[in-house]
Amino acid sequence: MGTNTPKSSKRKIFITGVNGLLGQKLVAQLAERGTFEIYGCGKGPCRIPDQKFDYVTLDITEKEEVDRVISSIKPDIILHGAAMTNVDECELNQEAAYIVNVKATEYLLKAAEQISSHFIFVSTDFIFSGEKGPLDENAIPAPVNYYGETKLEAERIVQASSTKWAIARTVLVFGIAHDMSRSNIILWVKSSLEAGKNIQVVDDQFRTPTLAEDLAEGCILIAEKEAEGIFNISGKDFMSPYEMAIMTAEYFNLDQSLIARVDSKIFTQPAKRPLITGFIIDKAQKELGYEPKTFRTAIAILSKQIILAS
Ligand SMILES: NC(=O)C1=CN([C@@H]2O[C@H](COP(=O)(O)OP(=O)(O)OC[C@H]3O[C@@H](n4cnc5c(N)ncnc54)[C@H](OP(=O)(O)O)[C@@H]3O)[C@@H](O)[C@H]2O)C=CC1
Ligand SMILES: Cc1cn([C@H]2C[C@H](O)[C@@H](COP(=O)(O)OP(=O)(O)O[C@H]3O[C@@H](C)C(=O)[C@@H](O)[C@H]3O)O2)c(=O)[nH]c1=O
Repeated sequence: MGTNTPKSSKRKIFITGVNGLLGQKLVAQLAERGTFEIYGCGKGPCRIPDQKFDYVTLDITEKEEVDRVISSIKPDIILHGAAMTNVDECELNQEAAYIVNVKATEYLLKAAEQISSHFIFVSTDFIFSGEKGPLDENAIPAPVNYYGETKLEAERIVQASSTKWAIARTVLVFGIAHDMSRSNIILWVKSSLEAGKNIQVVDDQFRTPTLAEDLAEGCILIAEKEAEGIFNISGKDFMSPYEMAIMTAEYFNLDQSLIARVDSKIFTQPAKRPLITGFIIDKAQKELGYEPKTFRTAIAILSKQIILAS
């Protein structure tokens, strides 16, 4: 077990999915700030070295286990980032996607209602159709893949809840963490070009790519300010994956001629992706004081972390 000692009168925060990209940033940044007593859970053993929080092995799809853990810890805040996040896997295994992304959210929320916790749910731009963007918090959702459908249904359950709730929506998160279960676009472009591989990158999708540390910061601001409602927490640069790939190649001085500019219609991924998303973050900037890095600064931060990790 990690240490929160000495036990204090600090409010308790319970993070789900701590072994994931966002989860690892959350527990690291929370430990740095010292605002809360930190508890975190994951399906299997903790995969984070120098753990500075209390870790609980918890499969959030087990309702009785969720009730037991939450009623014993009694967190003031539950920050729920755990999910099945492989979009194609969600399309192909919809039952698993529903159980993890919808039912587990319901179990955590019911447990939160029993102790009046503040419930903060991490959601996605993939609840939108991709017809236009960037979008503010009032945009009408219309998902085009099953992952998006599960996250939207989970949002609806949260919004109908009797306990205090907030939803942090984000877009195309990138960063580096220990033992990652999936890669992300910057690392994939960098490693492909370093290996001299030709890659095809779409220029007709648009996103506001988000550094994982910025997403964590936005979620922590919501927790610290006990904010309620929906907040767009993403990067501020509206760009295509092709532009992201070119900027990555320029920054790391890699061969841009290996990047083929393609239309997303040529892709045959199992799950459709919304074409144009990206978020307007004015509300989070104004109400939370949220201020993300530019994409270029984020790459520079990532570059330093890669060097430190090597
Ligand atoms: N990555 C992105 O581009 C975006 C992500 N989001 C949302 O942000 C959140 C965090 O995403 P990200 O950090 O990338 O996700 P990751 O896939 O990196 O982490 C998800 C975590 O959830 C855990 N988890 C999955 N199923 C269970 C379960 N049954 N019980 C306990 N834990 C479980 C996983 O555990 P394990 O590690 O053991 O598999 C993993 O640690 C998600 O809610 C996602 O929908 C939104 C928009 C963009
Ligand atoms: C694999 C690949 C991706 N891309 C582009 C398409 C896409 O915009 C971007 C990322 O593609 P991926 O399929 O890897 O990632 P994808 O599954 O689209 O990422 C999604 O993850 C879930 C969790 C979310 O919530 C979404 O916000 C989004 O970030 O890179 C290419 O251009 N060429 C490629 O060969």
